[in-house]
Amino acid sequence: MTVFEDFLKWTCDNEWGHSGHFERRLSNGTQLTVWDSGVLVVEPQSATDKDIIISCAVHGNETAPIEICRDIIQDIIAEQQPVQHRTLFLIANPASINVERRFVEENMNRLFSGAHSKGGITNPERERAAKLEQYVQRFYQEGGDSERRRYHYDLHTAIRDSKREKFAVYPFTHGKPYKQAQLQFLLACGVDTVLLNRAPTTTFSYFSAHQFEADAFTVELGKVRRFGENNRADFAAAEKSLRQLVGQPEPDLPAFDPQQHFVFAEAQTINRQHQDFRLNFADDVANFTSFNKGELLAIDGDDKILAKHDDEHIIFPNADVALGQRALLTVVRVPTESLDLV
Ligand SMILES: O=C(O)CCC(=O)N[C@@H](CCC(=O)O)C(=O)O
Ligand SMILES: [Zn+2]
Repeated sequence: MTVFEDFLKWTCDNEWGHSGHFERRLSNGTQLTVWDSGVLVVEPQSATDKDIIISCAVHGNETAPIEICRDIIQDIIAEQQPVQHRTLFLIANPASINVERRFVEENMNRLFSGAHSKGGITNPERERAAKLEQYVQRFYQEGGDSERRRYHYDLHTAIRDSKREKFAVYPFTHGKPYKQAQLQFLLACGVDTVLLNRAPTTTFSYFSAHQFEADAFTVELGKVRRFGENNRADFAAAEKSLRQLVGQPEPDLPAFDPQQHFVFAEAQTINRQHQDFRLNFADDVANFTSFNKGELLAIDGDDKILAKHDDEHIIFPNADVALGQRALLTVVRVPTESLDLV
């Protein structure tokens, strides 16, 4: 199996990394460079002002984004997919793909912005997260010093059903305005719902947003399913828009209409503090189910976690997280018009 024959397969065959350096120039002038397993840089003959990162498999069982990236990559190699802008593809955690689990030892999406080196713990996921940070830094820096437009779409699927099927997490901007064109691009991807984080996190998208001023998002495209069980039609808008992002000067965007976007602001982030943590609703309760002020959401040791607002929606409930990690996010709807947009 050569690296360019089946990039995903080669990546999974070298699950914690590969020190080789592989290059190929396509007949259309596109340069392919492999920095590591799962790390592919594609560069068009003529540079533009955009640097794009598309990542998948930060969680190995979230297979639809992996299938999308696999197909875009193979089409680039086969010269079936044009490349207009420098793009870095990252298949973040191949070992977790191989075991068909969210992670092997530790949730990689809690290890960025240096969290991989805190707490005196070493494991392969921490080492890989540190390397991914370096690849992101190298990619953006090699783009050049002049004003560049940087993007990072970190593609995921959610564990639970969701009343709003596709949604993106907009990492904390530290007061900087939100980008209207990003809401439009997400909508073109079929993502009409955006959650605004109110504080820093140790996610991959926050790392790129905060360290490199990238327009970066965690994008939830649907529900976790095994390879081959995804209905690719459900992901067609996202795949088409990502292909346009890479392959066209500008992707096709719908006209901006605030009514078409559903924006939610973080209300509570509930981190599990005790071993005896339990959610006060069933495992099949979907993301975006709403609770009213005073309703019991969870019990953490002796602490009762209550909804603080009417119509407070639950996101990513998971009682099985490690101590100290997020077991539940809650959000409340805010008018799109209330956003500071540029
Ligand atoms: O469905 C779930 O419970 C988790 C889906 C998932 O992996 N979500 C990301 C969100 C990251 C963010 O908040 O930006 C995660 O939990 O890492
Ligand atoms: Zn995920």
